[in-house]
Amino acid sequence: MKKITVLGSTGSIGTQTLDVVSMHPDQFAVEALAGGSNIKLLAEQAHFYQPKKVSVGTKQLAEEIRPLLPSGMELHWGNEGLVELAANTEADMVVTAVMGSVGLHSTLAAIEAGKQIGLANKETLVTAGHLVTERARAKGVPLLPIDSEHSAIFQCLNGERMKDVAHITLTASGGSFRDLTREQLRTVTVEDALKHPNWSMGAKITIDSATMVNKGLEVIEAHWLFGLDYEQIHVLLHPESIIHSYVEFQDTSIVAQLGNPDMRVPIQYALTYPERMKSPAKPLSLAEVGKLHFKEMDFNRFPCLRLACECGKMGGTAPTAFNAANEIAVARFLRGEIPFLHIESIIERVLERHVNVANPDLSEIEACDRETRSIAAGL
Ligand SMILES: NC(=O)C1=CN([C@@H]2O[C@H](COP(=O)(O)OP(=O)(O)OC[C@H]3O[C@@H](n4cnc5c(N)ncnc54)[C@H](OP(=O)(O)O)[C@@H]3O)[C@@H](O)[C@H]2O)C=CC1
Ligand SMILES: CC(=O)[C@@H](O)[C@H](O)COP(=O)(O)O
Ligand SMILES: [Mn+2]
Repeated sequence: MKKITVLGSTGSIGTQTLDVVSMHPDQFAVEALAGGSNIKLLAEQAHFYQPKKVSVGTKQLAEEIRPLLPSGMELHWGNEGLVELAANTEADMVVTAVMGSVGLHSTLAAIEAGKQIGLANKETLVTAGHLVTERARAKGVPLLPIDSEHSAIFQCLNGERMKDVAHITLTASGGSFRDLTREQLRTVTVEDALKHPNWSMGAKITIDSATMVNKGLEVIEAHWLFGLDYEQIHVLLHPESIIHSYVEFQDTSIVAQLGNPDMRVPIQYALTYPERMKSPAKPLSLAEVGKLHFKEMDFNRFPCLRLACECGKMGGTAPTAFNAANEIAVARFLRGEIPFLHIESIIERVLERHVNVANPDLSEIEACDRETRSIAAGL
C-alpha cells in the first residue's frame, strides 16, 4: 500500500486525486488530508478515507470542523497545519494541490522529510524553483509532475537522455477567450472567463488559462522540472487539448503524449510511476476526433506569456514577483473589483517597479512575495 497525503484535497486536483485513490483501494491509502475553507467536504472525506491527520485553513475553521470529524482525529490548521501534514506522517507521497505560493513551505517540508512529491502546485516551482529543485536533488526526492503538459513531457522523456532533446513544446488551449480580439477583452465578465473550453478546473487556474499566465507559469515550471534552457521550451496553440505536449529530439523525431482531457490520467501516473494502471478516463479515438489544429503563439495577443518568459529568463525574484502580482490580480478580478485586462496591467506595473534580487534565499523570496502582494493590492 502506498500512503498518500493530499494538500488541497477539497479542490479540483485534490478531489480527482481521491477519485484515483478510490479506484485502486488495494494500492493506495490516505494518510492525511488538508483543505482550506470547504469544511463540509473535508469532513465527508475524513469519514470516508479515515486519514490520521486533517488540516483546515484557519483556527476558526478548525473549531467549526471539529464536531464534524470522526472522534479523536488529529486536527491542525493554517500554514503550520500544511507543514505538519506534509512532514510528520508516514506518507510515502505528498500531493501538492493547494492553490498558489502558499504551498511553498509545505512542499519544502515534505521534501526535507524525504516524501515523494506529486506536484500540481506549479506556483511553488515558479516562486522558488531553484530552492525546491536543489533541496529535492539533495534529498534524492522525486518531483513527479501532475500538470498535464509536464506529465506529458515526463512520459515522452521516459528512457531518453536529456542531451538528445532538441526542444519541448507545451500545448496551450488558448483559454476561454481564445477567439476574442483584445478590444473585445475589455468587457468580458468573470462568468465568461470561468468557462474553459476543455478542462474543468479551479477558478484561479481557469483565469490564468484565459490570460495565458498559466502557460507562462508552465514554461518556468518546465525549466525547473526538466533542467532545460528557456530557448528549448516552445509553446503552441492547440485548441483541442488532445496532444498534451511533445518532445523533439536532435534527430528530428517527435514523441508526443495524447489523450482526452482528463486530469485523472496524469494524477494517476504520478501516483503509480513507473507503473501504469487502469483508468476510468475515456480512451481517445483519433478516428472520432478526425482533425487536430495548431497555430503559432501570438505574444502580442497574450502579453502575459511574454512577461512570464522574460521573468523566467531573468531569474532571481522576478518570477516570484510575477506570480505574486498575478495571484493578487486574479483574486481581485474574481471578486469583481477590476476588469479582466487589468490583470495584465497590474502585473506589468508591478514588474516595472520590481528590483530583482539574484539567487534569493527563502527569506528574500518571502519578502518579495509579501511586498509584491501589497503593491498589487494597492494598484
Ligand atoms: N485543476 C486542474 O486541472 C489543474 C490544476 N493545477 C494546479 O494545481 C493547483 C490546485 O489547482 P485546483 O485544484 O484547480 O485549485 P482549486 O481552487 O480547485 O483547489 C485549491 C485547493 O487548495 C485549498 N487551499 C487554498 N488556499 C489554501 C490555504 N491557504 N490553505 C490550505 N488550503 C488551501 C482549497 O481549499 P478549499 O477549497 O477548501 O478552500 C482547495 O482544496 C494549482 O496550483 C493549479 O495551478 C495544475 C494542472 C491542472
Ligand atoms: C489541465 C492542465 O494541465 C491545465 O494547466 C491546462 O493546461 C489548462 O489549459 P490551457 O492553459 O492550455 O488553457
Ligand atoms: Mn497544465
